[in-house]
Amino acid sequence: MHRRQIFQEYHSPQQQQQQGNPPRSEYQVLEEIGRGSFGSVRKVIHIPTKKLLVRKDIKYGHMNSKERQQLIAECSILSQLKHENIVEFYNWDFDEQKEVLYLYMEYCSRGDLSQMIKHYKQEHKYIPEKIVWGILAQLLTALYKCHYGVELPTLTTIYDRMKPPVKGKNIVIHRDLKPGNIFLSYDDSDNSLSEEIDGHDDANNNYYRDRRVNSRKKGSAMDYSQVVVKLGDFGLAKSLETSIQFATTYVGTPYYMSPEVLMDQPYSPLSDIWSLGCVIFEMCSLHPPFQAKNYLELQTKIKNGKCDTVPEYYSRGLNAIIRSMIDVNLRTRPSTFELLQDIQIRTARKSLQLERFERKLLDYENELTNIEKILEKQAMEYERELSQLKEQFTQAVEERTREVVNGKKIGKVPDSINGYYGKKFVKPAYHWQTRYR
Ligand SMILES: Nc1ncnc2c1ncn2[C@@H]1O[C@H](COP(=O)(O)OP(=O)(O)OP(=O)(O)O)[C@@H](O)[C@H]1O
Repeated sequence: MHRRQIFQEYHSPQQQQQQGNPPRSEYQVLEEIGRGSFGSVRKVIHIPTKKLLVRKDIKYGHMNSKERQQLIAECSILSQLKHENIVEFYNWDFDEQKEVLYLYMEYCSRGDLSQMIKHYKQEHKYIPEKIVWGILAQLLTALYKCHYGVELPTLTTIYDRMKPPVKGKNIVIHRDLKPGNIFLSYDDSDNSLSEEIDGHDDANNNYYRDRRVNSRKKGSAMDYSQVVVKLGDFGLAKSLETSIQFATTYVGTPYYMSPEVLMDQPYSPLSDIWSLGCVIFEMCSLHPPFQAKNYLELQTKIKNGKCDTVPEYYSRGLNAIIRSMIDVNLRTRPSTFELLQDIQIRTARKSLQLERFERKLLDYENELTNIEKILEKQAMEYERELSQLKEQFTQAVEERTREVVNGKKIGKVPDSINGYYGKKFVKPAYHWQTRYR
């Protein structure tokens, strides 16, 4: 098959439209925010929904048909991988002439974990342990979805017994878990930047959203205490190559690569666990667990699996869980499910659930305050109108009384009186004066 045909045959733009996929014209392209090894990343606005997204451009000109097919297969897996801790994949499209594939994804406005680590390093501070547990718990729930293809049940109490998962159909191994691929965001409401398009939308909603976001930024330029982490960059391009090629052609330093992958064994979900251990280690120590002057030295260190403990600032429990993940022995390295059994992970998950619930309550409270303001305004207008009519009525009665007293012939009933009787007064459901009775 001719190279160019691959994308066309998979989904023509017409088919995409029939399936509800919007054409490229529905996106307003904004500035470039970065460049990766396979192309650029730009901010875009999905005009109909006013959502701020990113568009990742992947040049496919050099790929053979097998690689292109794999890329498409990967896109379709990612489009089904919906989870609050996974960067959402919205759509894909391609430009046949430029031979570029466009991937539309959720925009994560707060940078990535590597920037967060850098921030703490510059400030000469450790990342608070609660934040580390929170991020570990979020990443494990994301990996659970990837490794088992099913959603992790929410916890009722921290003592809930978890049933071993029945593996679903679409099992995904990340293969390139590193701080730069773990994005930070607050929550979905961050990305509905309607004001970027038309300057103003719903002033009240924006006001409350900003108030909530600002309340999280209180005290410092960047408050990481309530960030939501999103696993991104699912080795899209890496799936195009075999693990052997990957090991030799890997562009960055493979600080987070597991020993088995370095020894050309296939990737497994446990390879992601090794990398996760390295990432969490780096969050605590502010440097990766294995460092070396050259690739060979690094390879030897990783294969031996010997690294320092994390600073004493952190609890033994955290150190132990990190060490359990950085285990050369695949038989003793814990799975995502096993890690999620840990009581501290359960506590962190429960605490995240409660924080999310609190955020929702705050949203609800804001919404109610908004409604209350509207009703108060309505009630005041009603009061004003009523008192105007009463005044007109009193004046008319007084006028008529004077006319009768003066022996004048009574004329027509003034319009204001008809208006008063004819008007239907619908009392508002809510009245500010009666609220505190
Ligand atoms: N969903 C996203 N939201 C916000 N920024 C993003 C998003 N995806 C990528 N970026 C940013 O775009 C830049 C390029 O990202 P990209 O993933 O293409 O390359 P990379 O991870 O830097 O390198 P590589 O291609 O080797 O993985 C990075 O600075 C990254 O932080």
